[in-house]
Formats: sequence, C-alpha cells, structure tokens
Amino acid sequence: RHLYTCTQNSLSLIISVFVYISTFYQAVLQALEDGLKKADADPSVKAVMICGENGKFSAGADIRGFSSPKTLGVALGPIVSLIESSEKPVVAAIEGVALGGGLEVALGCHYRVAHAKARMGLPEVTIGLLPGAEGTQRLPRLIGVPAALDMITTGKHIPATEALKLGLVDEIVEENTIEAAIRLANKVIGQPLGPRRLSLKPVPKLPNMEAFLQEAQVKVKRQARGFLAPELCFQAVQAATQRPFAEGVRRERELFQVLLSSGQAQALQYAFFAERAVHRWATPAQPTAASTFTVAGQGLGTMGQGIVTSLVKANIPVVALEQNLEYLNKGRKAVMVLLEREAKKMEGGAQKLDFHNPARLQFTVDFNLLHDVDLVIEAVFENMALKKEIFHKLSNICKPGALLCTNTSALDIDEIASATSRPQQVIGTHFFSPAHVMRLLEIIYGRHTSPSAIATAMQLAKDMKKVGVVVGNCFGFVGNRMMFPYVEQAVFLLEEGSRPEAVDQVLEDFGFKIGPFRMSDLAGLDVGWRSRKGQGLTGPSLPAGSSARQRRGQRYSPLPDLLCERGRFGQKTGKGWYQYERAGGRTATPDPWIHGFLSQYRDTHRIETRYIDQEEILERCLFSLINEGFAILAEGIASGPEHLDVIYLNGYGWPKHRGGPMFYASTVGLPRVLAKLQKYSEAHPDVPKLRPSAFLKKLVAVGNAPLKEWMSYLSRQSPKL
Ligand SMILES: CCC/C=C/C(=O)SCCNC(=O)CCNC(=O)[C@H](O)C(C)(C)COP(=O)([O-])OP(=O)([O-])OC[C@H]1O[C@@H](n2cnc3c(N)ncnc32)[C@H](O)[C@@H]1OP(=O)([O-])[O-]
Repeated sequence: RHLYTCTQNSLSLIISVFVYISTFYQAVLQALEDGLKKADADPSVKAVMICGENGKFSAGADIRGFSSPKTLGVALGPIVSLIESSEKPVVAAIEGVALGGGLEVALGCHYRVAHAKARMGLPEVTIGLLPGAEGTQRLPRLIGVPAALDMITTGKHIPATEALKLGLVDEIVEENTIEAAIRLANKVIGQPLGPRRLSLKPVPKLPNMEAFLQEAQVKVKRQARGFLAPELCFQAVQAATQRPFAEGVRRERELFQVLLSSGQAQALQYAFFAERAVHRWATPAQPTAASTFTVAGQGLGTMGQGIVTSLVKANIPVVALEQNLEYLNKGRKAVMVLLEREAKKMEGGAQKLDFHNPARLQFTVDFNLLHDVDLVIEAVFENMALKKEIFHKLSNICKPGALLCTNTSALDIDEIASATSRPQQVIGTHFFSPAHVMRLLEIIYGRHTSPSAIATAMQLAKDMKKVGVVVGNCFGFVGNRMMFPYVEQAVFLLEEGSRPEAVDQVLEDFGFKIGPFRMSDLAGLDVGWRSRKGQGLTGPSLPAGSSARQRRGQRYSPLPDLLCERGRFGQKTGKGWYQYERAGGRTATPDPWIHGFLSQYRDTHRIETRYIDQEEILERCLFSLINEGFAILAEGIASGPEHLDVIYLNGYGWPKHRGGPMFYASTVGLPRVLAKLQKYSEAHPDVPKLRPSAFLKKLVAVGNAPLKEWMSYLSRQSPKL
C-alpha cells in the first residue's frame, strides 16, 4: 500500500508497504499513522491520496492474524478515525478490491474514487466476524440502514457501478484511478471537511425504522440457523441507529470480541484457507488446453442443462449434443430459459452473456461435430452400459488430445475408461445439482488418468468458477461415500423409534439447510431404489429367502424400498417421508400415515420402540459420516481433511460455521468421537460403518493429533494427489 501526499499539482511517495493489510499488520498501521501525521504536519502538503499497490486497494486484515493470540484487529479503528480527522482532504483511489478493513479505511477518507471494475464489500461476516474498525457505524451513515445492513450481514461484494448508485463512492472512472483521485484531491483543497466526516453525520432516518429493524432481525435470524455473526452484525448496525457514534463504536468492539472468541470464527477462517488449499494441487503437469477449451456437453437432461449453462456463463464455447431431435429441442428450450435468467441477473454488470452466437453455443445431434473439441463432458444418466457405449464412440471420433469427462456420482471411472483407447484421458467430473448454481466439482482420476488430464480438469473447474477437488476412484467417491452411512443411520433411527421430522429437526438445528429425509424427498426416493435394485439389494435380483433386515451379513433397512413400492417417491409424487400439498409440492408436512406405517413395521419385525434423544440422533448420523472420512483418508482417496471439508461445505450444505465434518471432529475431540463410535458399534455390531476406523484409533493413540498433522501419520499417499 502506498500513501501519497499531494502538494498542489505534484505527487510524492511517502511510504510503500504491502497490498494486504497483512502479516505486516502492525508495520502497515504504523506506516499509515506516521504518513498521515507527517502529511498533516507538513504545510506544503495540501491533500492526501491513499491507494493500493499493483492495482488492488486492499483485501483487508490478514485473516491468519485473527487466530493468533495477539489479535490486532481493533487497532485499525483509531487509524480510520485519524484519517477522518485529518485537516487536509484525504481521497481513496480504489482499484481491484476494497474489502473488510480495506473498505473501512476508505470510509475514513473524505472522498472515494473507484475504478469501474473495482469491487467493494465488508465480508467479515463470512469469516465469522463483523467490520470491527468502525465500519458498522460509518457505512449506515453513508448509504443508509437498509443497504448497509444488506452489505454487512451478507458480506457480499458489490461492483463499482452499484457502489456509485448507493453513494458509497463519489466517482467511478474507466481509466487511471490514481490520476482521477489526485484531480479530485486538488479540486477539493480548501473546501470544508465537516460534511465529509462520516462520524459526524446522522444515520439517515426511515419513516418506519423500528418496524424495518424488527423485520430485518427476524430475516437475519431465520437465515443464520445458529450462525452467530449475521445476528451480531445486525446488532452493531442497530446500535448505529440508537446511539451516538462513539457509543456505537464501543458496542461494535464488544460484539467483535464475542465473535472472535466464539469458535465459529475459527471454523470459518479454516474454511477460507481450506478452499484455497484445494487449489494448491502439486502436480508438475500443465493443463493441456488452459482457458481455451471448446467443450461438448453430451446429454441435455437436468445435469447436462446446468453444465451447459455454467460453461456458457464461464465464456467457454460449447457444442451441446443430444441423441435425437426431440430431446435436443427439449434440452435447448430448458438451457435457453436458464441462460435468459442468468443474463437478467448479470444485467448492469461488467460482463454480458453471449449465448445467441452459434460460435459460442451450438446445439446438434451430429456426433461428428465433436471431432474438434478439446474436452467432452458426458452427462447421460447413470447407466454403465450406456456410458461405455458413448465413451467407445467418443474415443473413435474425438481428436487425439481431447479430454473425455464423465459426469457421474458413483460409477467406476476405470470401467468407463476401459471402453476407450485412451484411458489416460478419461476422468470423472461429478457436478452437483443444479450444476449452474452449485460450486463443487469432484474431479475423479482413474488408474490410468494422466497428471495433465487432472490438471486440465482442475483448470476447467477454475474457469467455470467452481471449487474443484481431486479425489480417487471408489464407490460414491468422497461426498456420496460419506453420505451413505449418514443416511443409513437416519433410517435405522426410524426403525428403532424415531420419526423423520425428529431426525431432520436435530440436523437442521445443527445447521444443515435440510435434514436427510427432506433431502431424500427432494432428490427423489426412486433414485436410490434404482441403484439398490442394480446392486441386488432389493427387487427381482434379490436372492429368494433373503432376510428382510439383513444383506450380506449386515443390517439393512428395507424402509425406503417399502415406500417406493407404494409409489412414495418424495416431492414429485406428493408423498415420501413427508406429505406435500400436491405432486411437485414443496411444503413438507409430517404424515400420520408414515407414523402408523413405522409402528406397524416395528410390530412386524418385533422391534421395541424406544425414545431416542437428540444427542444420539446427532452423534450416530454425524460420527458415522466422519468415520467414513477417516477411512477415505487412510485409503489415500483424498489429499487431506481440508479436501473432505471443502466438499461438504460446497456440495452438501454442511453449516459453514462448523468448518466441515473433519474440522468439526477435531473440535469435538477425536477421543470423544472414538468413544461414541465404540459405544454405538457395541450396541449395533451388525453395522460395520459404526466400527471406528483404524486411522481414527491411531490418531487418538498418538494423543489426539491436531488436524493439520493428521496426514503425517499415514505412510501411503497417491502420487496423483
Ligand atoms: C477489526 C478488523 C477489521 C478488519 C477485518 C478484516 O479486514 S477481515 C478480512 C476481510 N477481507 C476478506 O474477507 C477478503 C478475503 N479475500 C478474498 O475474498 C479474496 O482473496 C480476494 C477477492 C481478495 C482475491 O480473490 P482471488 O481469487 O483473486 O485470490 P485468492 O482468494 O486465491 O487469494 C490469493 C491469496 O491471498 C490470500 N488472501 C486473500 N485475502 C487475504 C486476507 N484478507 N488475509 C490473508 N490472506 C489473504 C489467499 O489466502 C491466497 O493465498 P494463497 O492461497 O495463494 O497462499
């Protein structure tokens, strides 16, 4: 960061430090303070301009600093006040980003000039904190309570154009921001600064402030589901409406301290770095076609439509292929609806969606058009024979360097690759539904997948603005494999005495967006039923004389199959684990039929109904999922616990303020997780997924190793990870 002083028309550099108010936090603050004091004391200096280095204003405080015992966060507030109280006009020249403490510094300035491509925001809430450098008190005074509350409680970044409309900046420029800021500084020399000092301004009044705040608080609470920061952000802004500036600042500091020591801030900050760690993926290989892909989407069902939409959004040329004209026209219509919707959302932004140009998006039934593409994403439905047939064809038609990706949630990548003559270029890309919304992309390498194929798939994820996580090939990969025992426990709990709404409630109170039964109704119970039939667990391929509640020597619950046999597929049929207002309805209501059905089922199988408390529900569902995570790490299917957590946070609705399942296990304490698994496993010896993983036992035996050391206790790691 540079602090420039500006003497009439000349510019002189006083200090130069780093872009982020970062590891050198104290040094940066000291330099800012010294520079300001020097500028104030020097009569030849008439105005001050603050800008960032390398085209970026500031990404705020160093997030790592918050987890060190010596937290310096609040020290920024007095510096912002010092800027504001300067007797000479101070102008911020905002390029790139002004986030968190960075924007708070800009709010202390008397004027703000931003580049048209700059983004601004107070994202502290997303790392479990609040803008603790007086930002919760200055922003509402500048842009009003509704807009300030929205920015502070969501942490969203806003583009410069929106910032101008809100009055957050005074001017936006297309060209040189620094020169424009200096021009402005020169223009305002000598003008009174009082009206530009935000701390002196009243918070703009609303005709119905009380009612507005009440309603806003209810909304923030409802969306937060146990996440503290949004609620405390709200309280800080509320204080701005009720108290004078200095008292509001005191309240802001108190609330900041509460968040800092809440544990949630640590979880969110861990998640911030975990997401970036999965990108740092150490293969020497280079992507084969970085950023210049032409991608063919094969199959325009729900997944294919979402994938094509996100490719177009990422400005990647696409050829969308279907097997016949009827499906093609249906798929094209659906994709166009999605793209129109996306284009609307992007209106007013810097980027435009270009999807009417056939060079960017082409629909076809002609397989031969795939001859020149760099990469194919096959997204037909989950059927091994069909996928193999398609891959055989692709391998014959596509150019030699083309990467062949299969969108699958569980199928064996090696078997699919075996149908081609280029298994080194076959890779799994597991998108999550809806694919144009969900950020996660599991990238699954097979036995023969080359490092450059993995690097290319990672590049694709980056270009599509998705979080790509590389994992090994096993049934269900990482996300679904960990999900199976979780859902299995939820169903076993029903057999033993619980109800769908009771289990869902516990997991939703924990912070999941929806519990396992609501989720299964939403996804459709028939999906799992088809897969279980395919595995010979139910249906005509089940050997005659099989026990109702045992398969291959292990406990099995036929409850989901029984529901499907009665046509209860979830939301789509209006009945599943819940009842809905109609087929396709979304409002789940507990269903007395299910309650009766469950007690009849228990009678038939002589299961004694017992009361199951919330602790048992939570522990059996979560610890069995976590236990599978340890098995996955031990088998070398994923690089580390952060990867599992990133998958859960971005693809499975795990509450962010709990940091992901493996981080959560580390906060519960591994000895406790182990003890509980041992207890439940003894009570249910025919449930292998409750048997503690050997790796978990080892980590406990070495003294509850901290999460960042876990992987050092494993000798085997895949060379491809
Ligand atoms: C009382 C106190 C009040 C103030 C509170 C605050 O300011 S709280 C803070 C409020 N501010 C925020 O919450 C902003 C957080 N940052 C962001 O949102 C994004 O990083 C970005 C939009 C600035 C750039 O996105 P992009 O996709 O172009 O790049 P990228 O995301 O890959 O990052 C590149 C590298 O920089 C690193 N790094 C970045 N920022 C920070 C940081 N503040 N700290 C530490 N490190 C940070 C990042 O880890 C990565 O390192 P790696 O992995 O290469 O070793």
